[in-house]
Amino acid sequence: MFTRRPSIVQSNDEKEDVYAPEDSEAHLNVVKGGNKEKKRKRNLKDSGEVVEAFNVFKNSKSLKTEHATSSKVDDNARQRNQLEKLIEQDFIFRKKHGIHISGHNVPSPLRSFEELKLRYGCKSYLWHNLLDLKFKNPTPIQRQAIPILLSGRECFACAPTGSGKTLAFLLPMLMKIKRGAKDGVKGLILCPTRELAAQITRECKKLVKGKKFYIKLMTKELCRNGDFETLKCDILISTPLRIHFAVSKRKLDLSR
Ligand SMILES: Nc1ncnc2c1ncn2[C@@H]1O[C@H](COP(=O)(O)OP(=O)(O)OP(=O)(O)O)[C@@H](O)[C@H]1O
Repeated sequence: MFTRRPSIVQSNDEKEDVYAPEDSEAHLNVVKGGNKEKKRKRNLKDSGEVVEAFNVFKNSKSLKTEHATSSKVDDNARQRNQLEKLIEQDFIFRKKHGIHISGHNVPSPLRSFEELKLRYGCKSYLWHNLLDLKFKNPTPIQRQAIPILLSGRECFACAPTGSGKTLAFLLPMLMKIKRGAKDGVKGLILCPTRELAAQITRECKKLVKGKKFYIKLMTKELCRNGDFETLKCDILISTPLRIHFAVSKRKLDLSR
């Protein structure tokens, strides 16, 4: 009986001749030819060359690589789709809240204060203080400025009076600063007027209620006689001239 030679796997009409009857001349030729062919392949194998007939088989390794490549391509396409969807949603959301932005890859605006916890791991005391202040939703300036500042980027923001700008920069500052560490002033807020400095100090103290966060307003007294070496101060709020005075008199070191 004849068995199929490996080369028959190829869809080649010529190879079907192998099924000739056993007693025919053709059969003998085929047998002879088959032996020669076998010998040729053995020689090829010995010489290290690849036997042509076996190239049609795919080994499991190449199949795996192919599968991995195609799934990677799928993943990339899915990620690109998701990103495009997110960019579109952010665009619609900003338009709804009258937020105008410029710059590359601006982080998504906050949909709610809950996102502070979910996206940025906001500390629970800050979260509870926000709830105590009865702030239900972020204002437009807060929605966009907070994620930008939390992502470590610089932000130049502009919004009308009373729109919540103070919280927009205080919250990221409080979330990032490690309170209580004894290495000098960690946050500095410069205000154009003393009244504004006092107002920001009040807002800041409301937010850190119940925590040992040292918030200091640079008063005339503190500026002239304060000993900043021993003073516990996490965030210092001041007008530019008072800061300049304290630094020039070497009372305050802002180099750390
Ligand atoms: N998300 C919020 N929801 C409700 N009230 C808020 C919110 N954020 C801030 N406020 C309150 O709105 C008031 C005005 O906020 P804020 O003083 O921060 O505004 P501002 O834009 O800094 O104003 P100004 O330009 O006068 O400095 C404050 O009493 C503040 O507590």
